[in-house]
Amino acid sequence: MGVLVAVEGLDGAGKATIVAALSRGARARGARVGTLAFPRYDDDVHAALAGEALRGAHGDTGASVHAMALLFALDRRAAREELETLRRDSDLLLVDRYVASNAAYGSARRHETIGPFADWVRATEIERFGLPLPDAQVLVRVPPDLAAQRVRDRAAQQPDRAADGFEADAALQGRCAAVYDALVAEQWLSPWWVSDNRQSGDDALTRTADAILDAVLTDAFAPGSSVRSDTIET
Ligand SMILES: Nc1ncnc2c1ncn2[C@@H]1O[C@H](COP(=O)(O)OP(=O)(O)O)[C@@H](O)[C@H]1O
Ligand SMILES: Cc1cn([C@H]2C[C@H](O)[C@@H](COP(=O)(O)OP(=O)(O)O)O2)c(=O)[nH]c1=O
Repeated sequence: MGVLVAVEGLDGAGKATIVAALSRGARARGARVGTLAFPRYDDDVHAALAGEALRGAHGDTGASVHAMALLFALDRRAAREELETLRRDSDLLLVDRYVASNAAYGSARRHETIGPFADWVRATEIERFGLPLPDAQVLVRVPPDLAAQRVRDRAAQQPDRAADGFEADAALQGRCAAVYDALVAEQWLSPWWVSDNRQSGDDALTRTADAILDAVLTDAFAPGSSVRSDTIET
């Protein structure tokens, strides 16, 4: 049964980039690696609807914090079997965005830190939908203005990645960064590690991935070892 590690952070923080580096690094260490990314826009109707709502479709769906969060949550609910299969067939299952994304973005939209909305996400997704708790969560942390710059650069290179409603909202991204820090401080759902992804370049990326793998695999693979949370120095 593989270790389930969720990778979290702002839009443009570098989650997909770090998941790819983690996957390469873990395979180089001999681990079987599975990956999954939410929202599954191409594979699930709830995710597709959420993506369209982020770009203004479906009336006032996008304006409703709970409606958007339910669509993202139903996408994950529909992926339970896939999550189980991937986990069974791997040593490490990396998930790009998971339940904490709903807690972070929804709370930020409602101008809360950790409070009633995060509790509702936990009650809905973990307790009611039966989604597995992550073994560890990694916050890919960069200042919101750097994440926004990366979103703009990415959109310039890939026209199909033009900023959506959440990405274009700088104030929301700033509040979301604060909620992520609060989720880490509270160790919400599981142990968290924080990974600084301000530096650019392949060497920095490899060091970051190695530091995360050392932290996550060492603790997770050693039964009975004490689980700790740290800021990873890279
Ligand atoms: N450490 C880094 N230095 C420079 N650019 C980066 C770094 N990490 C990611 N990027 C670039 O920033 C953009 C956003 O990264 P991505 O991994 O797609 O973010 P996310 O999945 O968090 O939205 C991409 O164009 C990626 O190549
Ligand atoms: C998965 C997920 C995403 N989101 C938000 C974060 C992003 O701003 C937005 C879209 O997800 P994102 O991962 O950015 O998709 P893409 O980069 O392919 O457009 O949805 C939630 O609010 N809750 C969730 O559960």
